Amino acid sequence: MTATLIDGRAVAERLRERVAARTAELARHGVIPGLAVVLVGEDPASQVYVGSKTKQAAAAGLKHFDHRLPASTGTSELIALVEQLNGRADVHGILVQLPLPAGVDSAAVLAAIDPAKDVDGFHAVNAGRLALGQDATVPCTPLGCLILIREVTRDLAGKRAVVVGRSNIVGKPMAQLLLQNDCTVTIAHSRTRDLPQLCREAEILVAAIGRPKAIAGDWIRPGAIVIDVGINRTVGADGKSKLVGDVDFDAALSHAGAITPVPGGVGPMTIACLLMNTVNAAIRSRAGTLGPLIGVSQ
Ligand SMILES: Nc1nc(=O)c2c([nH]1)NC[C@@H]1CN(c3ccc(C(=O)N[C@@H](CCC(=O)O)C(=O)O)cc3)C=[N+]21
Repeated sequence: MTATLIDGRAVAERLRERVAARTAELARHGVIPGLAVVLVGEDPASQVYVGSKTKQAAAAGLKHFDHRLPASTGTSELIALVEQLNGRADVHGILVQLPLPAGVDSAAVLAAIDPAKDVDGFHAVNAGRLALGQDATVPCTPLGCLILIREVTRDLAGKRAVVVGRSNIVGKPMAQLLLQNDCTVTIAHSRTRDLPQLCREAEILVAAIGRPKAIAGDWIRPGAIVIDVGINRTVGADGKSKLVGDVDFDAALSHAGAITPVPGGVGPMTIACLLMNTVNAAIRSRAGTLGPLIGVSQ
């Protein structure tokens, strides 16, 4: 048996088309969703991601505002920029690219973002609303993972899900989303005892560890849906730089029912969900006058 590939690029493209269509409708009401992206320092991977975000935002008809600042920028300067962006009517979403340089108080910068403009869903207000089952902006990566899972099955109720990784940006919100969809959810992490055996129970396995090929093929329950959030840059046998996930993909193919590749899986969904969150923030900013939000289930 060989697993079905879940094509994140294709699913992301369809989501971006819905984002573009909704953006065109908003434009007819005089509202152009605007995304401000703040990038501090010269980290090459961050520059690539931010480049993709602004390019795709423009392609979908959104406005984007780039703020590229030197690595020496301090916490108070960043908070002042965030506050200025909070006050701008043409900015509906603010994204501060992580990680910030070592000396910066990242938590303080993220806390300064107006929760209504927090399109990453990292603010305590959004994390709290998600945990309470209230209307919240959901972090882009777990939201993208949920959409990919729903591409495989809409029948999530009662399924055993294991999320490996307990970060605030992926693991915890992913577990909340699966719980909201009636899965039986376990969050595993570096201190979990007998992780291989726990993973073997998972009908849905989400790997968000950040370690290349940490999940072996025989940890995967036959037929499981495997979502690989890891994006690890390694050097291949040919000496070239290569992206690999947290799952040993080749080994997993003969166990999983469906699996996301890296690249071309979760990564593109993260950016598409960022655009969706920005358009939804613009719709919410004119409470009730611009019609429905973009949902995950269309
Ligand atoms: N405030 C904040 N929000 C984020 O959402 C955020 C962040 N900071 N910091 C960094 C991580 C990482 N991230 C990715 C987005 C797209 C791809 C992506 O499109 N990946 C492509 C490949 C890209 C490549 O070739 O390098 C793929 O997987 O197919 C990957 C990673 C967003 N992040």
